[in-house]
This record gives sequence, C-alpha cells and structure tokens, in this order.
Amino acid sequence: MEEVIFQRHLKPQWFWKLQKWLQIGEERKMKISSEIFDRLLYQCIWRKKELLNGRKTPMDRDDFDFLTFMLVEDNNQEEREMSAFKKSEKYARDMAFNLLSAGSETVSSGLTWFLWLVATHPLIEKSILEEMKTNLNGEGDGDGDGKGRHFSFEELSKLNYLHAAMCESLRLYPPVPFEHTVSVGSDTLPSGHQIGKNTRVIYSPYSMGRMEEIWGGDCLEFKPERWISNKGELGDVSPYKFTAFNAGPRACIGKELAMVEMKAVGAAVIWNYSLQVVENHPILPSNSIVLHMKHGLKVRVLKRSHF
Ligand code: HEM
Repeated sequence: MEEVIFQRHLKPQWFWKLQKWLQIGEERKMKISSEIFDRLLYQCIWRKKELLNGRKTPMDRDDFDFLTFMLVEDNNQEEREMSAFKKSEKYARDMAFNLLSAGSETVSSGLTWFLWLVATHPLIEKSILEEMKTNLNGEGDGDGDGKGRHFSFEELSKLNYLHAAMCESLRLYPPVPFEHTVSVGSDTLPSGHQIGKNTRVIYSPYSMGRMEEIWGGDCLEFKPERWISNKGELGDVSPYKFTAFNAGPRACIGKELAMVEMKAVGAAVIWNYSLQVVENHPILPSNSIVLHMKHGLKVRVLKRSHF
C-alpha cells in the first residue's frame, strides 16, 4: 500500500485515477491489499463483538481496549447521539485502519534511526545513560524475570535529555519525509511565492530539518543540546519549525502517544543493551512515504549490566 501511495505522488492525478477505475497496474495491487487488510480488521471486529455480546460479568479495566471503545454502548448522554454511527463496523474499521496505518511504521522508522544515531554517537549514549541513572527509581537489570528493566510513564517524563535526543533524531530523519497539501484559494506562501486555487504544494520536513537558515550552521550534526535551555529545560519549538508531526489543524493527533512509545522502547533498549552497528552495512533512506532504512539496521546486541 505504501508503495502505491508513493507512486500516487509521482504520477499525474488523472493517470492513477484512470488506473484505479480500470483496476490495472499499481491501483489493482492497492485494491487487493485493501481487501486483505479489511478481512483482517473485520475478523478482529467480529471476534470482539462476539466476546462483548456473550459477556455476563461487568468488564474489567484491563479488558477495555480500542475496539471495545469503538463498539460498546455509550453511557454518556452527550455521546449517545454519536452511538449509532460509532457502533457501525465500518466506523470501527476506518478508525482502526487510520491509527494502524498512521501509527505503526512511523514509530518503528523513527526508532530505527534513533537507535542507529545513538549507537554511532557514544558520548550522547553516555549522557542518556547518565540521565537515567540520576533520575530513575533504583538501578538494576530488571525485576529478575530476565526481560530487563522497563520504565514507567512518570520515570520517562523526567528524562529531558532522552526527549531532546528523540526530537533531534526526528528532525534529521522525520518518518514522514515529505507531504503535500492543496490550496482552497489563492494565497501567498511564507517564501513569498504566489499560488492559485487548487494548487498542490509539496513540502519536505526532511529538507527543512537540514536547512541552515532554520537550524543554523550545525544543522547536519546530531546535537540533542539544541533542544535544551541553559537551565536544563526543554525549549518550546514551534511545529512550523520542527515539522516532523506537521502543524496546524491537520497536525498529527498521535504525537504525544508516539513520543511516549518511542521513549519507552528507546529507553528500555539503551538501558538493557549496547548496540554495535555492523561495519560496512549501508545505511540509506528509502524512497518512500515513510522514511525506512533502505537495507535495515544490522547490529550486534550485547547485554548491558548496571551492577
Ligand atoms: C514518530 C511517529 C509519528 C510521526 C512522525 C507522525 C507524523 C504525522 C504527520 C506528518 C501527519 C500529517 C500528515 C499529513 O497531513 O499529510 C500525521 C497525521 C496523523 N497521525 Fe501521525 N505521526 C506519528 C505517529 C502517530 C501515531 C502513534 C498515531 C496514532 C496512533 C498517529 C495518528 C495520526 C493520524 C490519525 C493522523 C491524521 C490526522 C488528520 O488528518 O487530522 N500518528 N502524523
């Protein structure tokens, strides 16, 4: 699907729409992939409905998940009007599709670049580990179950340097490297360019993250310090400058969730393991709507001990 969406950015709209209508070429692949994805999603929805219908006891907090939220009757008066629509299988499918497609590859791509940058910048890795040691409740290799140490939401929220390193990695390697939007009326862009109605404007967070005019002479360096004030606090950076999550009314609704997910996984990996990047393995971005590492990241994983 990702490949076909990428192709839609390159081909004239009339061309891929004709392909879609005739069900040929890339657009046929899109139809087949969508059907496979839909089958999977509807199976999950039906299974969840069966479970919910057969339920005799009140629901535990732990059993309450995204699909339950989309399918159960609302107790809340205000939301009841939405209920008929909300309970439709199509609505649950669309929401699940949206969140899965927007929130999985983006996070995994962001984490891959982050772990590579940390593994190739030992001083930054050391600073991340030192911040963890200073701020976390008790050290150790975990809770003795062999799964390593994990970090709570409260613990993660104290790690400003880790947060800064994550933003810095997203600046240099934004998972959504380019985006397009269409003007509803004629306008003047911040660059001074005049555009007419219905003009497609493509912009690139990847390029903007590497522009000297925006980030200064050291724009190509991986430097988490640029996100932290002299007092050690995280600075407020405008989303119109740091565009990895887009800005304005259509900005990413999963930004906070994405940052927590990435910090939770990043912190656990860095604390429990040392990653050694395999020499001579090519590290290149892919040509895609999500900035994958073209050949993946090859590392040797060594267990880290803090005792
Ligand atoms: C590092 C991870 C992520 C990045 C870099 C990212 C980036 C973006 C960007 C740039 C957009 C705007 C797309 C456009 O206008 O063309 C967007 C939209 C969106 N994102 Fe994310 N995203 C991430 C993670 C997530 C997660 C975890 C979720 C939810 C589980 C999510 C849900 C969405 C949704 C639903 C939209 C559409 C919002 C709308 O159109 O109103 N994203 N994201």
